[in-house]
Amino acid sequence: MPLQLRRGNVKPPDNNSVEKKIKRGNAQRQGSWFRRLRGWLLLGLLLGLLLLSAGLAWFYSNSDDDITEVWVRQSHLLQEKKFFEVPCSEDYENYQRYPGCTPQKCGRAVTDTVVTREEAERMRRIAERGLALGGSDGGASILDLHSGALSRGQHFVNIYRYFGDQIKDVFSEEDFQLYRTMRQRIQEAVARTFGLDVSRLYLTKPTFFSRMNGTEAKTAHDEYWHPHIDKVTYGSFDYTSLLYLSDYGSDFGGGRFVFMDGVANRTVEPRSGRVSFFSSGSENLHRVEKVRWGTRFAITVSFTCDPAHAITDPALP
Ligand SMILES: O=C(O)CCC(=O)C(=O)O
Ligand SMILES: [Fe+2]
Repeated sequence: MPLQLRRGNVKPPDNNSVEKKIKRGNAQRQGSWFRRLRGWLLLGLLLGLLLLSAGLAWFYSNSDDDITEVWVRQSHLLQEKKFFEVPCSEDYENYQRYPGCTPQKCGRAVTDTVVTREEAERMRRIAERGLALGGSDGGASILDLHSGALSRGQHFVNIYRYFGDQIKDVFSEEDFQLYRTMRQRIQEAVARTFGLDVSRLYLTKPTFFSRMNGTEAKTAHDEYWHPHIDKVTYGSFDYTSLLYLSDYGSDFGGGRFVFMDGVANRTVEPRSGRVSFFSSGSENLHRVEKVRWGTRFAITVSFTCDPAHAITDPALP
């Protein structure tokens, strides 16, 4: 009886081998689960890395390649001056000291209460009228009401010589009066903030309107975005002030002012009527971001402690 014979040949399964089979089955199942889980994990990891690198690429392409903290936003109208003190650099030791003026307290301040938006608008119209007489072929044009220097093409002309008496059709006595009023108020704010004797602080050159846009630079004068120290660039400056005449985000994009503090940069977003001022030494290394779109207007009004570098207020010839 083959069947019986066969049956006789087959060993009845003992409990141990069943257990072993179950265990082996379980182990195989667990193994395939583990492999599948590992596959999913690897896929997730790859996707995560892909997303992370895409995010980082986006961040860096939009963040002007540095870690930047917005110190003062355009949308935030400051009710009170913001001041950030930084230790003075040694730069001032290479110059004669003028008591009551030479920086002993250094730092930067931003205020929205020294100049009104209406006054800033009037200042911008002066800049627009003057700069319409010339303008750089590249992205940065200046008009210096004191010296008369105006960007034109790839050079500068002197508006007072170039246009002679006709310049009185462009600028009025009120325009110069407004400049003087703005300069006086800013000078008082600088003196108050840094604890100076206002009469020992003098306007210095250059003092100029700037107009920046996204046009490609044609000469070195158009390259306004390089990090720099005003005391090195302009020599006579001890305190720099900037009065902004247009709004970041609505008149132009890019073009924010950046204090470069090493670990983190601190940014000022221009706002029409906003005054930013700071001691001019290397404690305030800074740069302006490239303007991406629109037009940015500002005026630089700076002060020296050295009477030999003092200039008078701009005036019609
Ligand atoms: O326009 C600005 O915000 C700053 C310009 C500047 O740094 C300069 O003219 O030295
Ligand atoms: Fe500067």
